[in-house]
Amino acid sequence: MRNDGPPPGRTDRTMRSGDFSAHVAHEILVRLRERQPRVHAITNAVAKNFTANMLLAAGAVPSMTIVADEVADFTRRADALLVNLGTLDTERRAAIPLAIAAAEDAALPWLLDPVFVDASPRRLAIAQQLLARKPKVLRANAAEFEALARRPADRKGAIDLARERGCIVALTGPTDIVTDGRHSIFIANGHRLMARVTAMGCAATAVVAACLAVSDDALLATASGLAIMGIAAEVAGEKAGGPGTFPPLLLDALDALDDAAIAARLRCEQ
Ligand SMILES: Nc1ncnc2c1ncn2[C@@H]1O[C@H](COP(=O)(O)OP(=O)(O)OP(=O)(O)O)[C@@H](O)[C@H]1O
Ligand SMILES: Cc1ncsc1CCO
Ligand SMILES: [Mg+2]
Repeated sequence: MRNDGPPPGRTDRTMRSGDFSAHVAHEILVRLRERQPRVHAITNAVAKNFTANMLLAAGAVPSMTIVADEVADFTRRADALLVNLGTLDTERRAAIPLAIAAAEDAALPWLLDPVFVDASPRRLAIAQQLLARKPKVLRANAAEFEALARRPADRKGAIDLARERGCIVALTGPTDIVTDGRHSIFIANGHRLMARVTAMGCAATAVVAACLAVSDDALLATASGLAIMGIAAEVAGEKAGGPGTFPPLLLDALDALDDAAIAARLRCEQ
């Protein structure tokens, strides 16, 4: 059961973009645990289970159905929608526009994770159409960013795309760039093992979706989600024997993450 209390997100006006800090990330994590927002995740078959467990470890409540005659209902009762293109089969292709329409109707934030748009012209065309529908956040790795944005995956490219598209751009890698086109935040947290197992980016976008569900400030929410993910990964990486033990340790670390760890470990510039 979800806690009683104020509905998630869209009421808080106390945070301003440009003020990212460990305190902000911790406050959003506390809100996640208190409010337990629902995240409807249309994600790929590879990332599905791990993403659901990462959402639970963050404090959110996942749902993942992709069936055409249910996906709008699931989206309407959620607090944020994730659209991930990783395994873009016919069922997901049908579900995605229905879910986005429901999110628009319900004024929910939705996020686009354009997995492998660099690999297929058809997928790239679909991602371009989805980007034109104005997701609140675009989260991509460098190759996906370059294919979608048709420019180098660097600070200037991310800022220019965010300005042109009116969304938050989160360009991830060893250092994450988060920008709304005016303010930019650079997060250096994370662990090399994140690049040695699949679905870390997919899960990161899902954690950002949960943060967006409890904050009006999409820039700070996105930075918070990526910082929380990166810091939990550092804690997990220090204990992991390799890529096999890393994912469950990351779930444990995210579940146990506290203000002391965030304050001690956050590495960001803005
Ligand atoms: N070498 C690295 N060192 C530290 N953190 C990293 C490294 N590579 C990626 N990360 C972190 O891993 C997360 C996922 O980013 P990445 O860009 O690798 O996603 P991705 O390529 O979309 O992943 P996937 O498609 O497998 O889900 C981000 O939080 C990022 O900061
Ligand atoms: C490996 C893989 N293939 C399609 S989606 C996915 C998960 C990483 O994005
Ligand atoms: Mg990815």
